This record gives sequence, C-alpha cells and structure tokens, in this order.
Amino acid sequence: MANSGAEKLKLYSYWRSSCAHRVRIALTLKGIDYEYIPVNLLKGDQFDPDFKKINPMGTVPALVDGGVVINDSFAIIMYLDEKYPEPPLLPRDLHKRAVNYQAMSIVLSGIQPHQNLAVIRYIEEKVNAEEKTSWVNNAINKGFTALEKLLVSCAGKHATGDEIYLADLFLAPQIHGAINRFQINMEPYPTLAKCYESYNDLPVFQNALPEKQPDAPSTI
Ligand SMILES: N[C@@H](CCC(=O)N[C@@H](CS)C(=O)NCC(=O)O)C(=O)O
Repeated sequence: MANSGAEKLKLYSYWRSSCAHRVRIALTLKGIDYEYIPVNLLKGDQFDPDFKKINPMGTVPALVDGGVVINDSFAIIMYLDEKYPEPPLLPRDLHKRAVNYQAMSIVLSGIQPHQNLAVIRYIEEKVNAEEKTSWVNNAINKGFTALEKLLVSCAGKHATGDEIYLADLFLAPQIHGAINRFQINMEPYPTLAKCYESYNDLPVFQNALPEKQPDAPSTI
C-alpha cells in the first residue's frame, strides 16, 4: 500500500455517484488504502449539517487526509496524483496532456452537472419524467459526440494510448452510468465503447464499480 503506516484516508462516497467513482479508481490505481464512508444521497445525507461541515456544497466525493479536507473529484484526484506520483495520471506529452484535461472537463462540467440528482429531481418535479429523460440524454449524447471526436485519433486501449490517465478516470464512470442508468446507445461512439470494454477487463476498474461498493443494494 502506498500509504502503509499512515492514518487511513477517508472517502465520503455514494455507491452510484459517478464523481465518487472517479476517485475510487484513482485510489485503487495508486494502491492507497482508505476508509469508505457512505453518504446516502437518496435519503438526503448530503444535507446533514455534520456532512456540510466537511463539504458545504453538499455533494460527494469528499476526501479527508488527516487535517486536510478536499472536495470535488478533480481537486481530489490531482491532490492524490501529487502526493502519490506513481503511476502518474498525466502523460509527459503536452498534447496528450491537454487532451486528458479536455476529456476530463467535458465530463466534469459538460455532462455530469446535467445528470446530477438535484437537477433531474428538479426537472421531474417542475416539468415531468419525460423531460428529465430527454434532458439527460441530450447532455450525454452531446458530450459523447465531442469525446468521440476528440479521442478517435489518439485512443489506444484507453483514452489517450495504452496507459491509464486522467481521462480514463472520468470516462469509465460516465460511460458506466450512461449505459446502466440512462440506457444510452453506445453504437455512435465506437472509440468510447472500445475503451469501456478495456476498462471492464481490469481489476482496478472492476473494484471501483458502483455495484461492488459496501453501500450498494444487494439487488440492483
Ligand atoms: N464537481 C463535483 C460534483 C459533485 C457532485 O455533483 N456529486 C453528486 C454525485 S455524482 C452529488 O453529490 N449530488 C448530490 C445532490 O445532487 O444532491 C465533483 O466532481 O466532485
């Protein structure tokens, strides 16, 4: 373990959260032992005053490393990458590095905020369930179209070659949720679908899957 002997890191997570899923992959990839603390988003644990002292935004993931508290999956992942540099999450090649940032950003700000629980609940309550589905599908398909174009010429087994980098930590959870939660057809996105197949072969991705988490329901 990369952090053997030190106090265990604490990860506030929810089994189905794609944002927490990204961090779980990073922790596993870097061989970091951590304590999993479930925050049940459906029951509203994210609004609990004690949790909001940790993350005033009322979202997961949150990471506690001794006296250091970090919120937001991107900030957490970069913190982990700097504290535990092996294996690196950014390639040396500047172009590839920029592609990783771009793919990360499409998922972080172009897709996930549109499918977030608070947003889809709001649309369902104020409009209807049909509008919710079309809103989410539109955001995912728009983002996947851009990602497919971005990655088609540089993907290998994974998003920017055969190594696992930042983009993969964002893509794997996003594609998993798109398929299993939102029933998105991946046929128009062959590069993304191929990367997803490769992720599914690797224990580091398998162990971070929502259904493998301690707070996942026994039947999904
Ligand atoms: N940019 C933040 C977004 C965090 C976020 O939206 N998390 C979702 C789960 S993926 C959440 O906790 N939602 C709670 C809610 O909508 O009430 C990150 O990447 O960590």
